[in-house]
Amino acid sequence: METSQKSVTDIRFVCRGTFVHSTAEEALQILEDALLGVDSKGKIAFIGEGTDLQRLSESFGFSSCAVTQLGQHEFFMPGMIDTHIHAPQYSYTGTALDMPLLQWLNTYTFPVESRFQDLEFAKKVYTQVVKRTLRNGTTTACYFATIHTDASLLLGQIANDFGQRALVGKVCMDRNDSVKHYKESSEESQEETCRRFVKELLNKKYPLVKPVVTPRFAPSCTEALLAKLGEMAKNNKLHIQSHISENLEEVEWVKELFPNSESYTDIYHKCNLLTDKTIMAHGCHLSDEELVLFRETGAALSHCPNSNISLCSGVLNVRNVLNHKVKLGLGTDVAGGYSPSILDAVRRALDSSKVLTIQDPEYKTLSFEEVFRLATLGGSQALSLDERTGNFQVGKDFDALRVNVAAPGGPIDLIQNEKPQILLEKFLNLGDDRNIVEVFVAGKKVVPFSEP
Ligand SMILES: Nc1nc2[nH]cnc2c(=O)[nH]1
Ligand SMILES: [Zn+2]
Repeated sequence: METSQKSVTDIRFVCRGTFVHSTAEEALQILEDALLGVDSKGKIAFIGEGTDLQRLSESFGFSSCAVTQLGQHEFFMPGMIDTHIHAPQYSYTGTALDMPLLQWLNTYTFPVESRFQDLEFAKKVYTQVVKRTLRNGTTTACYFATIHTDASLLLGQIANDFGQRALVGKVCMDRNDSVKHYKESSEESQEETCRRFVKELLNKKYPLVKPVVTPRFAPSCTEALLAKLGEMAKNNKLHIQSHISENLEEVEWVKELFPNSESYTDIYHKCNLLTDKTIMAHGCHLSDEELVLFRETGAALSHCPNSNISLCSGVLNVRNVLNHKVKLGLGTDVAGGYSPSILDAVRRALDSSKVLTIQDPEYKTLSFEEVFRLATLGGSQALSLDERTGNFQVGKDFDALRVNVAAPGGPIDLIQNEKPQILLEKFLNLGDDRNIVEVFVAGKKVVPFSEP
């Protein structure tokens, strides 16, 4: 049993039943008839065996009648982590998937993002995306907003109001934007607006929302802007996010735009943008040397398989990334990826891995347990938030989903007395938000939504 030293009056609630999570050693650890206590700060105070109820209730000072007992087909799993999602693009998710990346950006993305100067429109879309992702079990989201500072701050406020853990980035870009009006109205430079965004968001002191320095990707930024953003992130120990090596046309373009750099990764590295708080989306076409640079700097990748397939960008060799010991999480990449659910990302990651096995039978297909780890603990490591979230280790925040695999009216039929491992596998492959009956972030129930 694991406990932390807590005073006897500190327990907010206790649950008993099956808990499934990942650790560094085990992609899937199943704790049957376990007892987990959450303290008044929303942290996991203890996790032990159900049969230890008497002793635990005495040492932690809670009443054994106040324990919530999970049903036979229920389990708790860690909240899922979306390491890469574009909040404004939620407005057209599920459409516009008929072009490759660079044409897609110019035709659909930039015109839509330019509308986020309008705060009413931003409020509507950002409320929808936060609610939709929370309902789908995303307890932590790493968001791109748009270049608009006020609307990006609004996204931070909405995530805070609904209780979602979030990294929020005001997008920075100072060249190659095809839509001329996709610019902020003020005279401030992109570096200045980023600095103001970071300062104002930090001033709000939201407990679960942090800013992330967000150069869109190398083709949208001059080297001078990349260098200034890298310096700002370094001086203030900020998170960084961007895109890298998503499609081959983009990689070729980057070579033309940065003729003096050894590789795409080298550009970011030279500008101090590869740190242990960096997450780069995609990386489908990175070389082994570039993966080594990721490993050495502690930078992470976000695997966005729905987007990679939908925009015909490429197939990430996840096994190779893991063999290089590069931190890796899953991302939806809405709206390049059409689904806002990390459950979908789990399925597409498994499918993509099987496609690689079809092409090369020697390729070791990912197991559902490994992908479960990517969706939870892997994501927290990729975002450098693993001291706070990602699994049920004592001392971490209780970010969790209460899953009922047999939820009435839900998509899953159970035939016999399925064991927890099978229940999890069925949920990952067949489940949806109807099975996610409660969502907790930092010990607070955030789904079902409380009435305003
Ligand atoms: N998928 C995706 N790739 C990008 N690269 C630069 N911007 C974007 C974006 O919005 N979506
Ligand atoms: Zn993206």
